[in-house]
Amino acid sequence: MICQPFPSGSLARSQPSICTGFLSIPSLADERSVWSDGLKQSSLSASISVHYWHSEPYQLISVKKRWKSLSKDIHSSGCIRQCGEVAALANGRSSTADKHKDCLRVQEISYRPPGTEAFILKNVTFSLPEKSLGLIYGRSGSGKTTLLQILAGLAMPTKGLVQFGKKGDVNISSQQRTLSNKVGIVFQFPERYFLTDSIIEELTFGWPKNTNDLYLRETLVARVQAAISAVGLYKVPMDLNPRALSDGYKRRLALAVQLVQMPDLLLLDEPLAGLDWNARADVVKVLRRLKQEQTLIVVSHDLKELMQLVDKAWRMEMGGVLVEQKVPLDV
Ligand SMILES: Nc1ncnc2c1ncn2[C@@H]1O[C@H](COP(=O)(O)OP(=O)(O)OP(=O)(O)O)[C@@H](O)[C@H]1O
Repeated sequence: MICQPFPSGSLARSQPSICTGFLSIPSLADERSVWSDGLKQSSLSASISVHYWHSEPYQLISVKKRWKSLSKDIHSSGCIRQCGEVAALANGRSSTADKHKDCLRVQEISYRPPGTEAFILKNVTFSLPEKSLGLIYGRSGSGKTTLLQILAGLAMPTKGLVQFGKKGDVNISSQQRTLSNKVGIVFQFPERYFLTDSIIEELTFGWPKNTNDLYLRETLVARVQAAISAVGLYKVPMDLNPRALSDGYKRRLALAVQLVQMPDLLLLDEPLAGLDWNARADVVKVLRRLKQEQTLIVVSHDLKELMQLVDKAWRMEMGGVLVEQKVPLDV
């Protein structure tokens, strides 16, 4: 996990319209009439009243990414467009196209950090179908995390393309913007970067506090509900401090924090690291369920535990060369 300071003038301070005021999201019991069909049928009983957190100069790159993509999303029609999809997710129905269509195509990505001579990644090429799980493994220092950062739009490849959905020309700068909107990333030990004192604040970090737009409110609540439902957090009180959760549930919450942004692709860096056997089994169970609705790329050394979920696998050789492996792996 890389920590970086915000550029001068934090995002929080530069967007006062987003971080002032209070957005009251209706509870299921109180305002059923405003809910879409999908939401009415949701089994979630959580009453969601969202308090927003006042901004400090945050220092984590993941925070910056969350803030950026949420605020952009909220101000764009994309948020509204996705409402039906979210409601479908909340209902447990499939919302996107069939499995087996490529979600992601990576073409000849090479990466040399600015100001250095050596390439960390060399001509990395692969694709991954929708709603499948791709596993990347390899020795420490081979370049796995660097590849995840490029896929998440956190670093710009020196050359090559990353594409979602249908084929088309994408230039590198628009590519980075697209990636940070479409991809969620759960870093190693994500619970270390929880920022707030309640689960609901963690999930709604950066959302507007004040809006009369009912449709937007519905959309945001639907997002929270779909994410909570997807990771099985619905029995946990939303005002609980995230740090009071068990280790396995902390990872669930970290997944939900990303799912709330409706990513097309979710990246996980060592999702089982540092967990006891019980929590590891718990996270594997959640990943199995998530895979039914979500495209996942997992970087992990825990091949045995994850193998039953893996659709495609690649080994990252030292020097940043990615080699596809036959699945199931011989572990
Ligand atoms: N900004 C950078 N400048 C120079 N070298 C870098 C930079 N970022 C990463 N590296 C180097 O690139 C190599 C790959 O790093 P990376 O973290 O991607 O490996 P990894 O396979 O994820 O390792 P691990 O499993 O230990 O996390 C390492 O040798 C690392 O020191």
